[in-house]
Order: sequence, then structure tokens, then C-alpha cells
Amino acid sequence: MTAATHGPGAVGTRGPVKVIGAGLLGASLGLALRGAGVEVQLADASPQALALARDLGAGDIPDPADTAAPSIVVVATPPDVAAVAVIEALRAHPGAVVTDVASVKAPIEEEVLATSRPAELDVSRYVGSHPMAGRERSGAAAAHADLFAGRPWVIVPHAGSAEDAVLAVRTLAADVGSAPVRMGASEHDDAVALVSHLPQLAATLVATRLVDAPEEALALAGQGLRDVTRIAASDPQLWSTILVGNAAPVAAVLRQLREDLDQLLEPLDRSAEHGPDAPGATGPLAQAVAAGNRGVERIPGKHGGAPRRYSEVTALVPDEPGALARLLAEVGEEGVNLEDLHLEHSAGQRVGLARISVLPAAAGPLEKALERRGWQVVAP
Ligand SMILES: NC(=O)c1ccc[n+]([C@@H]2O[C@H](COP(=O)([O-])OP(=O)(O)OC[C@H]3O[C@@H](n4cnc5c(N)ncnc54)[C@H](O)[C@@H]3O)[C@@H](O)[C@H]2O)c1
Ligand SMILES: O=C(O)C(=O)C[C@]1(C(=O)O)C=C[C@@H](O)C=C1
Repeated sequence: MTAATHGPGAVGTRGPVKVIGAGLLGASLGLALRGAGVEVQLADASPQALALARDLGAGDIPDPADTAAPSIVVVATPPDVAAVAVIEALRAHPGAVVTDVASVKAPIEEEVLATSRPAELDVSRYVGSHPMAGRERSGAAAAHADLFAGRPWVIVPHAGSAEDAVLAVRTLAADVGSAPVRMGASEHDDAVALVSHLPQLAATLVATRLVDAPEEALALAGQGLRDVTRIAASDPQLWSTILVGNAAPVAAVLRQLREDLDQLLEPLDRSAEHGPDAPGATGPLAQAVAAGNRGVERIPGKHGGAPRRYSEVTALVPDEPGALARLLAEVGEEGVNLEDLHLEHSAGQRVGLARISVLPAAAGPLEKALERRGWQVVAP
């Protein structure tokens, strides 16, 4: 795995950084910045959330009477309260650059610019942003310092953002291992409707089909179902706020999906009625799957470069404490970089399947090495 930070001394961000909203995103940022030697001040509307983030090492809770002025304030609250928090931060910290990490950008930008009177508030210090990094769990307990490593971080200046403020947010993103990408707010919102909000809803809809499914069917679930439903476990409150914030672009991509669904139903209904050899049934289905092949090929590799295929090495892991940690440690001892990891548990089995993604050249030697070390390696 890639280290999130470059260690103390190699970062450009001048602290302290104040993080408002110490949940998954805020605490992960705090952990990454502190790992890089940057001072982090935490704030949260929930005293318990704040204490948890502090206890996990994401930052300090400064004494208001004795606090150094932050150079950057990062608002990591839910999107519906982000604009108000940005405005309050611009007022409370007149020397600071202020950014937010909310998943939608245009409504927040509009609210900040509309609410602010330029005479009393310097909105040139506000630059919206959005790290394309996260997970299906909320709160500081799910945070980790590597969250941003290798992921795009969208920098979304408004027309009046000062270039030195843009640079400060870019530097912050780069300091936690992200790749900064500059975009306008609407361009960003259209893009995430397709690459983030549509997948969330697709996963949600597929998982919803499981709610009343028979236990016997669920017991057969394999990696395919797990691959497409991981993010269906996301926080309903956060996601409903994201979706209403980006309603028009999300509705537009959902309508396209509905058209695709209707086109799939036609050959299926024909086959169901006239049998699998019915004229005009197989062709459209093959075309639909082939179109998906072309789409998936276009998803960039995890470091934002060209798509790159990894090879999978699959090992059986006994369901006992420490077994997975031992396997991963041994992969490291073999000098192999773990590109990704999926765990599969079969109902009623006392073993799990650990699917380890590695560079293709490393797969064969790793399989042999793991077998030598006593692991049972199975065909992927
Ligand atoms: N979860 C993801 O995968 C992800 C990824 C990228 C960006 N984001 C964005 O990051 C932001 C935070 O998401 P999260 O997943 O960390 O949520 P979270 O629920 O884990 O954390 C949000 C925190 O904000 C606090 N909070 C709420 N209102 C507040 C207020 N008015 N002032 C101060 N604190 C307040 C909450 O108590 C909570 O601790 C959201 O805007 C979200 O759209 C989330
Ligand atoms: O990996 C995940 O769990 C995510 O879904 C993270 C994800 C995404 O869609 O990529 C989700 C929402 C955020 O706004 C940014 C990142």
C-alpha cells in the first residue's frame, strides 16, 4: 500500500490546519496531516465525535483562549451545512484560506457567494474542493491516514478565488498524497453524478432486491454481488443530502440508465416468451455486455494513470485471530506490493478467501512463495 504522507519536513502546508467536522473525512485528513508533521486543530458540532477523533490521533482540541490562528480551514461537515460553516470560518479566521470537502460543489459555492457581502467578507480566500476518496462508513472510527493516497482531489475555485488560495488547497491535497485536479463547480457536479452518485444508487438498488430474498439464495452470494454492493452500506442521511444537492445531474444520468434498462428488457421478454433462440434476442444482450466492457476499460488505474490490470492471487485464510494479518505480513516479506485486497466469506465455512491483487509479473512467484510457506492457494 502507498504511504499517505511524505513524513515531517517534506510538506508544503503551513499549519495549523483547522478541520471542522471530525468524521470520516475530517479525521482521515487530520491523521494524514499529523503524520506529515502538520499541526491540526479539530472542531465538531458533536462533542463525542470530536473527542473520538482527538483520541484516535487526528488532531488537538485547542483551548479557544490560547490558539494559534489557522492558515487553512477545512470544512468536512455534511454538504447541507457546509456553506454556513465556510461563511463562519471566513469570518472567524480572517487570515485563513477556507475550503470544504463536500461531495457537491455548485450549491455550496452559490450559497457562500450569495450570503457573503464582499465588503464584509473576503470570499477570495474560499476555494471549494472534493477528495475523490472515501468509504461506505461514517465517523472518525472508520478514518485512516491513507484515505487520500493516490486519489484525485478536485480543486474547485470560483471566479473570485485568489490564486494563492488555490495553491494552498492544491498543496494541502498533494501533501496527503492526492492528485489535485482543477474543475469548475458545474463540471464537477456533472462528473460526480456519473462516476460517484450513479454507482451509489445502482449499488443501492441492487442491494434493495436482496431485502426480501430467500436465505437459500443469499447463501450462494459470491464476489460479483459483493463487488457491486459494497457502497450500498453507505450512510442514508449523508447520501440523501448529497443526492438532493446534485439533483438535476443525478436525475439526468438515472434517466439514461432507465433507457438502458428498457432496452435490456425487450430481448429478455422476447426470449422468455419465444425461447433462447428467438430472433433478435441474443444480439442486443451481447451488445449490452460489450458496451459495458468498453466502459469498464475506460476507468483509470488507481493512481489516475492508464487502466492497468492486476493479477489476483487467492489464498484460503482460516477463520482464526491473526491469520489475515500473518498472510499480509508474509506477502510483504516476499517483497510484493499489495495493490488491492478483497475478502470473501462463504456462509457456514470456517475459512475465508483473500483475493490479493498484485502486478502481473509478481503473481506467479507470490503463489509459489505462499504455497512454500504453507498457505493453500486456489485458482482465482
Ligand atoms: N464519505 C465519503 O466517502 C466522502 C468522500 C468525499 C467527500 N465526502 C464529503 O465529506 C463531508 C463529510 O463526510 P463524512 O463521510 O466525513 O461524514 P461523517 O458523518 O463521518 O462526518 C461529518 C462530521 O461533521 C460533524 N458535523 C455535522 N454538522 C456540523 C456542523 N454544523 N459543524 C461542525 N461539525 C458538524 C458531525 O458531527 C460529524 O462528526 C461531506 O460533505 C461529504 O459529502 C464524503
Ligand atoms: O469508495 C467509496 O466508498 C466511495 O464511494 C467514495 C466516493 C466515490 O464515489 O468515489 C464517494 C463519495 C465521495 O463524494 C467521494 C468518493
